Amino acid sequence: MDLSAAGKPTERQAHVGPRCHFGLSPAGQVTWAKTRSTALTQYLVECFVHRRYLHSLCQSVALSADRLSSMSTEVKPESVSLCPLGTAAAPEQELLCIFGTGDFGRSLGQRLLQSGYRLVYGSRRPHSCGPLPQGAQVMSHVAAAQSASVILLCIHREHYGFLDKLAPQLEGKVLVDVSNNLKMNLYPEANAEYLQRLIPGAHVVKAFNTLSAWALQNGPSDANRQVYLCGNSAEAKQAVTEMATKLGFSVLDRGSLSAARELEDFPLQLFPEWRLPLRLAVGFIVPLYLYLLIRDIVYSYVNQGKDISFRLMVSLPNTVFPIVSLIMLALCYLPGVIAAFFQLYRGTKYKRFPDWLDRWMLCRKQLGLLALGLASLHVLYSFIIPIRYYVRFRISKNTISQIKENRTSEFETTVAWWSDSFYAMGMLGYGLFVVLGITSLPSVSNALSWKEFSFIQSKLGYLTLFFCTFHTYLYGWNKFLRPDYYKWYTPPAYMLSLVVPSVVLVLKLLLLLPCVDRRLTRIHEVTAAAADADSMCRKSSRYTVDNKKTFSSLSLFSDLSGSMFTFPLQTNRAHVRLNTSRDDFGALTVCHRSFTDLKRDHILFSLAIPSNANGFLIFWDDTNKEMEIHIKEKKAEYYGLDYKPNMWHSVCTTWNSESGLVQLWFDGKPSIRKLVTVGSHISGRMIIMIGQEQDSHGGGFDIKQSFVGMMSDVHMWDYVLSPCEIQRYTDDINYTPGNVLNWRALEFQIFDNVVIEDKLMTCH
Ligand SMILES: NC(=O)C1=CN([C@@H]2O[C@H](COP(=O)(O)OP(=O)(O)OC[C@H]3O[C@@H](n4cnc5c(N)ncnc54)[C@H](OP(=O)(O)O)[C@@H]3O)[C@@H](O)[C@H]2O)C=CC1
Ligand SMILES: [Cu+2]
Repeated sequence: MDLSAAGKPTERQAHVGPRCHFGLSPAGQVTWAKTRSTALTQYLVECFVHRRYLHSLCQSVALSADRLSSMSTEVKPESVSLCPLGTAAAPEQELLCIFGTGDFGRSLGQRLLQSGYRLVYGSRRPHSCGPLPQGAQVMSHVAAAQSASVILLCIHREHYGFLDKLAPQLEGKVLVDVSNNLKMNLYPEANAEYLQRLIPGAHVVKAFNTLSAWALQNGPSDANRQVYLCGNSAEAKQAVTEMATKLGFSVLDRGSLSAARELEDFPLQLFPEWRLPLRLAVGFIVPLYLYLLIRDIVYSYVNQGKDISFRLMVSLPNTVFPIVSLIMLALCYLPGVIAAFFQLYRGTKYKRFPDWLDRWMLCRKQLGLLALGLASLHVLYSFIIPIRYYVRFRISKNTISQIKENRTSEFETTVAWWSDSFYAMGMLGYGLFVVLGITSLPSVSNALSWKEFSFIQSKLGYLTLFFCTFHTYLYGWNKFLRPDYYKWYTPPAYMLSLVVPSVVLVLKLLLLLPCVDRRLTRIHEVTAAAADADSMCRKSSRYTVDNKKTFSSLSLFSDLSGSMFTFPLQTNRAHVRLNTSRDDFGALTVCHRSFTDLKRDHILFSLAIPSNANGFLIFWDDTNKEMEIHIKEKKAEYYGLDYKPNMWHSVCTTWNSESGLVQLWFDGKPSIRKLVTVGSHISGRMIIMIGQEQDSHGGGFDIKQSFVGMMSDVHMWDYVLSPCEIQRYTDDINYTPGNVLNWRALEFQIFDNVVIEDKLMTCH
């Protein structure tokens, strides 16, 4: 890929090939540099010593390829402008181009200038466009496109049409698409994909669209600091990542351009996870309020002729809020209990729950936080009770009448007990509720181990529910059986609120019965689960469990950096399922590291689709000493690999349906490219696993093809990784993690005897 400035295509092209070679075998380059610049030499030597700089070197060379090309003839200290060492000469600012001088273009331009970039605008009216940030130049689109290698398109998608005329100038450039639409699904394809189709020769990156012009103007401290990006070219994404980082944003790579639609939908969504809980809250509050209105206010008016409508303001809300809060808190725990009964009934934890239960589980956090909000309102409303006019009036009236009638009332210990217990339960319940709310915030929950998190959310959660329910029972303690409380034969509202929490608590008690609990524990304890939970908890700082997913499909979601799966036994059961929601691939790269001493055929990676068990397979054929890559019906065989036992091997396999070519990178060394399946995608529901080879979709295991040994760093991308990226993966230095399977955020299920362990096997 060529990221250099336009104008010298042939010279630039000459640098495309050696660019990475330049980074990865620095010795020769050091001599080259010595003759030219001491600063550069020092940089290269440093880079060689600290191999982690190789990546940045690669990038800096990529970005200043144009400048480097001229360096081969003369010394230009500024060509090391991106060098991380302070010893380099004053950096030359990089030139960027923005198309469109509208709101977003101007705001983004301002930030880029503030961050030290040089800027040129491309406009339809270069001489008459509005005020632009100071220091920026403005030119015609053609001239501006020629001057920079990264072009940010700050124009609406509807106007992209004119770009096809600029195709020659945009060839090989990075085009950053920032556009959003007014509505979801307005166009059949995402804006960024449309742009890529218009200019196939450019490298389109979708980025910045989730920021607003306003946020950009207000600086990073006020802005939403996250920039999401996606694109098909790793180098182009790297260039945009560096730019966004320089602007003060943190960057999240969402994968290939096919994720653009998702990014474009982001700004159009209004609190998607909150929708159901909010609807529920409103759905409870409104009818309950009406119910109370009729039972209290209308009833008094009709039966006793009293106007107590003032109660609409404080008394009624202060009854509705705690009731709805308690019901919603109980609804957070009900799905967990239902799920446990499902598992008891089915006798396994590996079957999926019905969709409605999954959806319900996924919004528990929002349900809980809304319930906490309503409980907090109840606390606030209760604080003002003593200062209410109505209450003060009642107290003084009572006192005066006692004086007048010369009456005294006796102190009743039972009433004192009741009232203190009632308040104590309420306060304890609320206190724990706040703890639950705080620990559900990502920043807090990330700092907790899985055990701590589940202790708080489960054990303390049930305790909270118990306190709050008991608080409500105490509220009604002597009113349950008094007929005058059943106005118009309707039960008081607080009684309605007790139904769901009581059911949840009773069901939970049933689950705690020793015989039921034992059975449930057995279901949960399927072999390795205990071992892996334990080993992962020891690395608690890194181990986070997405509790939604764990509780629903009971798959784990974890950062496995520094860990490996150990397959300790030869069986036809042990395997790890790697989950992805993707169901269509036109290209892919799979990288993994394995360690084994098997002297027979064995599987390394198995992806099956319903129509083909060998959808994508990496298999060692020991008889012929060859690595086989199967893609649907076809296979490619690779001979002459140095596949030694008892050592780690890094294997990357790339395939692209357009060319149909497959390539194997064994320990960083490329194979020849071989033709397999052309034109047809791998599509359908994917079942991906390591440890066993699938002869049918999700099954058909053969013990003689199973894997015994260790497996680590499994990543999968939906595009062909560049040689540079593969080299970085092999060296384990700063590579882009997989966007389909990511070892650092892997969703997986362990079956049978597989253990998660620390990868470190030698002592340093
Ligand atoms: N505003 C915001 O907060 C955000 C905007 N975006 C995206 O940024 C892009 C720009 O938005 P914004 O700046 O608000 O829009 P504006 O309408 O303010 O500006 C759009 C610019 O596009 C250029 N333009 C207009 N018509 C044409 C045409 N027919 N052919 C070529 N160029 C044209 C014009 O620049 P000139 O006259 O110089 O040619 C114009 O200033 C949009 O895609 C939007 O979705 C994304 C996130 C937030
Ligand atoms: Cu209360």
